[in-house]
Amino acid sequence: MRAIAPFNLVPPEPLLRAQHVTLEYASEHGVVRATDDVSFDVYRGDRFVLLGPSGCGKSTLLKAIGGFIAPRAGSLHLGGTPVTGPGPDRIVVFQEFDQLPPWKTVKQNVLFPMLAGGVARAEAEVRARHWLGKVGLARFADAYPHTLSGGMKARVAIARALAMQPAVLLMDEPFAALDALTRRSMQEELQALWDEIGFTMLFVTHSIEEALVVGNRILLLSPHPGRVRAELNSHQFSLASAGSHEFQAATQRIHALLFGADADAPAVQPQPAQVQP
Ligand SMILES: Nc1ncnc2c1ncn2[C@@H]1O[C@H](COP(=O)(O)OP(=O)(O)OP(=O)(O)O)[C@@H](O)[C@H]1O
Repeated sequence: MRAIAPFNLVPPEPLLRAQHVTLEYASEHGVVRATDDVSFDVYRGDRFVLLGPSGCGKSTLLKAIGGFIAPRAGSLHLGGTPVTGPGPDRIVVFQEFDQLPPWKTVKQNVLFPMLAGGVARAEAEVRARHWLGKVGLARFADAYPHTLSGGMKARVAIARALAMQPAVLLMDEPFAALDALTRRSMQEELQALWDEIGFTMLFVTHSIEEALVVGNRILLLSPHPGRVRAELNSHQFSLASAGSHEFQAATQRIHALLFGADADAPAVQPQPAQVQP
């Protein structure tokens, strides 16, 4: 009789794998290196945050994962397949909510990428209704974007992205242009959606607090060009814990890793963001 192992000790395969990714732009002043030798793994259901100061290459990494630019060196794989161009398995939500064409209603905005991607109209209509309901905009299906608040436009962009059923949702500072209260409620709504659906998300921000609230894992990138500074677990934090001692301590620790005397030390391996009192 064959012996049966009591536990499955095989680690899960990452959904998204970045290996030694160096990204560059050719500009009139020469080559600009945006990221240097960046590696990380994102697992199914992760809320993975890229956190770093302005110009460290976060958006460029997202563009490369989106398939819009190719790495100068290194590789990106999604589900074991090399990323070679854009695809419906990776949808980006930007902070510019003017990404919603103003001549289309809310529902038409959600329908458009599905129809363009070959989803049958009946199926697209069902999905649009479903996701507009999920983000609380069922009543605004026939409204035009200019009649919506910033938060509502953000919710349309999220509904539109999730209706595409991407393998990974790429979010590039989606709430950065919102006022503080709306930003907070959007973080809450995103968390509630994730609790319910458990989608995989890659979220870019330069706000330490937002990273701790939104993410379960955080990759810290050094200033330009972005290199991996540290990887932290942050699943224990939420908006509810934002005022706590642990949250403040984690914020300070991350700040020190990004900007303090430690910032030039070798990269730090994954560990909890929580700091022992
Ligand atoms: N199209 C481009 N051509 C040349 N250089 C670029 C281009 N886009 C970005 N860069 C440069 O690449 C580097 C990384 O830019 P990127 O926008 O990815 O940073 P970021 O971390 O997302 O910054 P922010 O938080 O301000 O959005 C910066 O030095 C930037 O000036």
